[in-house]
Amino acid sequence: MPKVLISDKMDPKAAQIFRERGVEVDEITGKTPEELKAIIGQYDGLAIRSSTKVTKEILEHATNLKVVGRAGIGVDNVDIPAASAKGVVVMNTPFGNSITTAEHAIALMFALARQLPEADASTQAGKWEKNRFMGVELTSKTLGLIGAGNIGSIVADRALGLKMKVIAFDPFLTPERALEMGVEKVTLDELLARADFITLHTPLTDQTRNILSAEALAKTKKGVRIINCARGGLIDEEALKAGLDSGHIGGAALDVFKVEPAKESPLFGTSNFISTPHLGASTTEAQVNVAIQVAEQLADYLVSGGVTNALNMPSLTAEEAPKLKPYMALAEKLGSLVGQLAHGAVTGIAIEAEGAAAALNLKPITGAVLAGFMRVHSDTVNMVNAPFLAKERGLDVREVRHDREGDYHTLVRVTVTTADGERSVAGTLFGDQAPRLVELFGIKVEADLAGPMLYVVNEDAPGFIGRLGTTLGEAGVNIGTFHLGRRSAGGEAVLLLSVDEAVDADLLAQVKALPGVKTAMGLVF
Ligand SMILES: NC(=O)c1ccc[n+]([C@@H]2O[C@H](COP(=O)([O-])OP(=O)(O)OC[C@H]3O[C@@H](n4cnc5c(N)ncnc54)[C@H](O)[C@@H]3O)[C@@H](O)[C@H]2O)c1
Ligand SMILES: O=C(O)CC[C@@H](O)C(=O)O
Repeated sequence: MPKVLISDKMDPKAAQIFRERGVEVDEITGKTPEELKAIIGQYDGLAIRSSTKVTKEILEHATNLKVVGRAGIGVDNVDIPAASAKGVVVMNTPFGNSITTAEHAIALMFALARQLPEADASTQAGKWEKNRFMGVELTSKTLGLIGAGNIGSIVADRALGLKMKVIAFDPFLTPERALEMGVEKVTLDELLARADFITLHTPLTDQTRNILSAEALAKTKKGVRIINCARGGLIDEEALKAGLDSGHIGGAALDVFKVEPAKESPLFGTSNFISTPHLGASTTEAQVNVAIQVAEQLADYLVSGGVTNALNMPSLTAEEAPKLKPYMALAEKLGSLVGQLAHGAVTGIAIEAEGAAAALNLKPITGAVLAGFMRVHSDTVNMVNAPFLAKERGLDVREVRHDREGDYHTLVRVTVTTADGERSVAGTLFGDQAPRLVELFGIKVEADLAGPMLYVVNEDAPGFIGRLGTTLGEAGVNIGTFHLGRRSAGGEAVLLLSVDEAVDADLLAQVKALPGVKTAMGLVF
């Protein structure tokens, strides 16, 4: 039974779903990195929010870990390259808390417009300062969105409902989508110059870090009010403080900080500054949503191989997974076969699908081919890290679908490109389940690829099979299955034999010495 650790506070629905789906679950929150390192080795899955930092060091101790699930959107607390390199799938729940976070941004915008926290504190202190708090209306004001993805577009929708004008800076926003959202797409400088309110909704990346730098803040309209419910690090906090102190910035509301938990900040106590402790996603509804989603996604992956919302692997629905599983087994065997047989550096690998296979999601099939291919040289390769490693090695990976009718109802062909040219192997599924090799370097052959095997290329001549059988028999090697393919009678022949134990170097040398043998190799599947 797979075992999952919930290491951050999460709605109890998550644990309930794990148990219902046959996954053992421990809820142990508040561990230090050292404590987490000591226990993480027992778990197949890890469910987190933002407190647990899934670092390279933690991953090094996670010897059984297959999947990390973030109940939320931002995965900046997970070292994704390190997880990918270790073959650990990283998933998030991209939509479960979007409405809630957008509502928090809108709430902070209202709070800034009417100085609600300061007015509240003053009133409760018995001051009744009616003349001190003069607010602004939102109607007809311009809201500048930096980032118009899931949350940004919900904020835009709500702001339009408040009769605001919405302008957006997002390099990936198409004019069609901007039109559909009812926003005006602008450059960053234009947004800075025109917006009465600015709200940030981008991830923290090298491009967005300090997007509101001192220089950018200097370009804003006097009196601008700024809201950040996305990620700390998007705003230069010192420059923000200077802008508030000088009065150029009319107000700022931060839910997120460069360093969290933010127990101290030069901004604390500044007039017209509001802060919340990363509460964007903290509503009952959002927390139930993300807990359910993360538990379902992790359970799907651990129980049936379904992949949803993975950041380092193609998606595979729980319905697709059983259909694709035999293909992935076939693909892995074909990848392994070309990996073991290819001579010299492979520069490209093409995955072709024909018949029923052409209608499938090819990404997992490609992942399995690459995993089989690269596992020949490394034990730690799997479907998750294989595409990443292939890219790192500069391997040109291509996927091709054919709608032509072939000899088989379904076929997967793998072709590698080396300095000597291209070489292909192809396989099918018998009864839609059993992987079977049907073509090897242009020669038709029908073989299971399982366990230790012997591969021999020889000149087709009478008596050869007898001599080979005798050689193996004298060495005490039992033949399980025997598959033969010929280019033409008397031409080149290929033999694939499954043997009960791997053929050692001495025996291989004897096979190579048999008359007519061109190549002989031991293979393992
Ligand atoms: N405060 C919270 O509790 C809370 C809750 C949920 C999400 N978040 C954060 O909110 C942010 C947005 O989440 P989302 O779900 O809308 O993400 P999303 O991926 O749907 O949208 C992000 C948008 O940012 C845009 N973008 C990327 N680079 C950009 C750049 N250089 N300049 C301008 N735009 C750029 C993208 O094109 C995309 O449209 C994330 O950082 C997420 O972690 C915070
Ligand atoms: O889990 C949380 O409370 C914060 C979540 C939020 O930052 C996110 O990126 O989804």
